[in-house]
Amino acid sequence: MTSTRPDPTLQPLLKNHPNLSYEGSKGLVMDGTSLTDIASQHGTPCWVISADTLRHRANTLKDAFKARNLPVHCHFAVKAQDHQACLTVLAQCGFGADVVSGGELRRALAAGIKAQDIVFSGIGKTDEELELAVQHQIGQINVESVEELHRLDALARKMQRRARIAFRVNPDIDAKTHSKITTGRAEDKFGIAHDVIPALYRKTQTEMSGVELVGLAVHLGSQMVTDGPFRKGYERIASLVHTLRADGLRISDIDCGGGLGIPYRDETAPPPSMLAEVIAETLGDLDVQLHIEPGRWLAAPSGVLLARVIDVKDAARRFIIIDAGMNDLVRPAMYDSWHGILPLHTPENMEAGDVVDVVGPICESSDIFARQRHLPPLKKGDLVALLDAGAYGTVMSSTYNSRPLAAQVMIGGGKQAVIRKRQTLDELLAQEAVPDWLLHT
Ligand SMILES: Cc1ncc(COP(=O)(O)O)c(C=O)c1O
Ligand SMILES: N[C@@H](CCCC[NH3+])C(=O)O
Repeated sequence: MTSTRPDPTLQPLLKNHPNLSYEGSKGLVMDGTSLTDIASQHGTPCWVISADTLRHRANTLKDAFKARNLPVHCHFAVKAQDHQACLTVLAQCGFGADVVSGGELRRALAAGIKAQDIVFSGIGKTDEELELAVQHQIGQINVESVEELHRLDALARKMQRRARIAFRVNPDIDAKTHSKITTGRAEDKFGIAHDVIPALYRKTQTEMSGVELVGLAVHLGSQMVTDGPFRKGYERIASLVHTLRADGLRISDIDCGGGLGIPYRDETAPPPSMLAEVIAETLGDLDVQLHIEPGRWLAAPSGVLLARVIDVKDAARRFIIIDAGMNDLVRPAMYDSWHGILPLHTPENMEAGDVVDVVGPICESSDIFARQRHLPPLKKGDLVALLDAGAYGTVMSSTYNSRPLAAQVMIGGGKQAVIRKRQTLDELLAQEAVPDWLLHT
């Protein structure tokens, strides 16, 4: 019997994920590849990332700026997804990188991203990290405090180099996203307060020889789904540019940061054309080189996390216990974030029947992927996909409860490859040593 009642979860999810579809006995297919086949071959939990979706989204983003005739340098935020294979896809699409540690810098370089296409943000860059950046003469270091500015200036002079820098501005604007991923309010630890920028900019450009100050950077937060905060932030930057130029100071680059959100559930998330439009309207006529640092928008919908149902526990609630935990995907536990969940077998009825809690095996009450969610009936042994796991997924996973890191598979062009082997317990244990003096007492 068919019904016209819209399903509470499945239909909108599939509509928002054109790279996913049910194909009869193949079950859920991602960009032409059966996810059941992947789970059967590689076991669960298992991350799957589609090079095709990643490439498609990278090109869509670039096209949005091209359509507005707005040249922009795109730097992928490596923190969202740092795998070499993903960075390679993005480098092939002409992306540079936004890095926040020496480790990410090394990864970007190793993936073939040119040093001049790398920007380095972060409030706690160590001397060693700054030295690495200066040594490689990366495109831009986004300086986040007066203290860091002095440290970098001295270090670069000592190395007889001149570091290309921008000031990351704290504009004191609320990004209207989850508080834990908001970065541009005065009380947040990021950036230099906007009201001290003019004096500091003058002093830096006229007195400091270790740094070449080329402009400003701003990043308000992540998973932003309205245009208002972007517009406010960029207007603040534009007004600073006018102030600085009126003072005879040079400004050639503006880094607009990342933050573009995606519809995890049924949010109306603005497309990249909105971002291009807002940047064009606020900063488009300033005659500067524009930069963006997107992460989530590119990577999240390109990846899923596959898991198997260990048990269905009927208690006060029906608990679907899966073999992925918060150690794999921590976002729901950390931010109460909502991730779509789809069975890998084609459901008999897309209407979804049971109201269940989907939980992981970790000994933490916060190890919950979905509360009171309408899902098609699931039984022990069934496979599920947690959606939008391509960003802030693998990179935030841990081995909590001595659970080895899950395998990672890349699909693309009808091919597939394991891009990270499942960690073994032996490998986990091999990293540890028991001091001799403990054993011989
Ligand atoms: C400085 C900076 N740039 C870019 C990003 C990427 O943000 P998103 O993944 O939301 O695009 C972040 C993370 O929030 C960031 O801190
Ligand atoms: N880790 C966050 C995003 C933080 C971005 C870093 N500034 C998330 O999963 O949503």
